[in-house]
Amino acid sequence: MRTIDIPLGDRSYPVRIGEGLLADPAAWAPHVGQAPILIVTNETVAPLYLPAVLGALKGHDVDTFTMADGEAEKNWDNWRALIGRLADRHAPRDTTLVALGGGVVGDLCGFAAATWMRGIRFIQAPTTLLAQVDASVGGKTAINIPQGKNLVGAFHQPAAVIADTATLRTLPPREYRAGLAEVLKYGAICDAGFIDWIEANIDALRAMEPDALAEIVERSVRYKAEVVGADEREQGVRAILNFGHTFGHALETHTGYQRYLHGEAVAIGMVVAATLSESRGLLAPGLARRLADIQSALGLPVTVPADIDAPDLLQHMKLDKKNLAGRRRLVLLSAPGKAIVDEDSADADILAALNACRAEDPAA
Ligand SMILES: NC(=O)c1ccc[n+]([C@@H]2O[C@H](COP(=O)([O-])OP(=O)(O)OC[C@H]3O[C@@H](n4cnc5c(N)ncnc54)[C@H](O)[C@@H]3O)[C@@H](O)[C@H]2O)c1
Ligand SMILES: O=C(O)C(=O)C[C@@H](O)[C@H](O)[C@H](O)COP(=O)(O)O
Ligand SMILES: [Zn+2]
Repeated sequence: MRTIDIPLGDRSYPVRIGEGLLADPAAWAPHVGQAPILIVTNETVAPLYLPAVLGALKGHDVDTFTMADGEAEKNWDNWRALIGRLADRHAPRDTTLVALGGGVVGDLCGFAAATWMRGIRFIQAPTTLLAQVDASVGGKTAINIPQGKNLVGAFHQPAAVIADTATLRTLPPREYRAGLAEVLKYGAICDAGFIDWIEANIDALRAMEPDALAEIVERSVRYKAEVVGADEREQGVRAILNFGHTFGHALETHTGYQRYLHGEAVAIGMVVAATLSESRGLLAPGLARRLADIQSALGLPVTVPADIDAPDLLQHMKLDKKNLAGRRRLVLLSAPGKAIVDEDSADADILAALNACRAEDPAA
C-alpha cells in the first residue's frame, strides 16, 4: 500500500492506494471509530464490492444507502433521499458516511456529508479510475441541476481516501478510458514529461497493465495533491484542474448528462481548449494535434459533434463557476505542462475553436 498525504493543515488526510484495500479491516480501522457508518453506493457497485466492505467493517454499526446508476442520478432527488435517510435514522453528528463507487456517488455523498448537520465526516472509497485519480481527492462535492453541472455543492474534505486498485478490473472499458482523460489532463497542465510518458505507454495503458495502472494512479494523485494543497478553495491555481472542463461541462449539460461520460466530454474539451490556446497565439502549434492523437489512441473522443451548435455551448458557458463579475475565465495552455487562466478570449475566438474541432465525418 502507498500513502499520499493531501496537505491541508487540520483538514489533511491520507490517500491510501493498493490492491485489496476494501476488504482489509486494517485499511479502515484508523478512519472509523465506534460511531455509526452509512455506506452510500449504487446498484452496480453494491453487488461487486459492498460485501467486502461490510466484511472489513464487521462489528461496526453499518447501514447502506443504494442509489440508481448514472450521471443523471447526481441530483436533488438523491440528495434529498439520502438526507431523509439520515434524518429518519436520527443519524448523529459523529456519523461517518462512506462513498463506495465512482465520482457520481462520491460527489453526491460528499455533498450530503457537507450539508447534514452542517458537515459530518466522510470517507471516499473510489472504485473507478476517474474517481481514484481525481474525483475522490480535493473535497469538491456537488450535484448537477438542469441549468448546469456541479452548480450546487460545497468544499468538504474527506477524512481519508481508500483507493483499492483491484476494483479497476471490473470497470467497463469505456469507463476506464474516460478516466484516462483526467490522467492526461495532469500532463497537459502540470508536467510535459507525463505527456511523454503516457505517449510512450499507450499500449500498456490500453492493456491495463498493472504497473502502468499503479503509475498513473499514484502520479495523478501526487499532481492533484500539490495543486489542492496550494489552493484548497480554487481562489487561484486550482482552476487549472478545470482544463477542458468549461467546454466539457457545456457538452454534458447540453446533452442532459446522458450522451457523454464526464471524462469523454473533458477529452473533447481539452482538444478545444488547446486549439483555442494555439489560435490565440498563447501556445506554439502542435500540442492540440498531439493531445488529440493520444486521446484517439486511447479510445477517447476528440471532436465536437456535428449536431451540436457552437453558440449553444457558448450559452452554457455563461454559468461556468470560474466566471467572475461578468468576465469569462478559461483555462488555456502556454506550453505543454503549463496552464494559464485566460480572460481575453472573445466569443468569436471560442466559436472558431469549437468549429475547428468538428468531426469531418458527421457520424463521428
Ligand atoms: N469532485 C471532483 O473533484 C471531481 C473530479 C472529477 C470528476 N468528478 C465527477 O465525477 C463524476 C464521474 O465519475 P466516474 O467517471 O467515476 O463516473 P460514475 O460514478 O458514473 O462511475 C462510472 C460507472 O462505473 C460503474 N462502476 C463504478 N465502479 C465500478 C467498478 N469497480 N466495476 C464496475 N463498474 C463500476 C458505475 O456504477 C458507473 O456506471 C462526474 O459527475 C464528475 O463531475 C468530480
Ligand atoms: O478538483 C478540481 O478542482 C477539479 O476541477 C477537478 C475536475 O476534474 C472535476 O471534474 C471537478 O468536479 C470540476 O469542478 P467544477 O468546479 O468545475 O464543477
Ligand atoms: Zn473532471
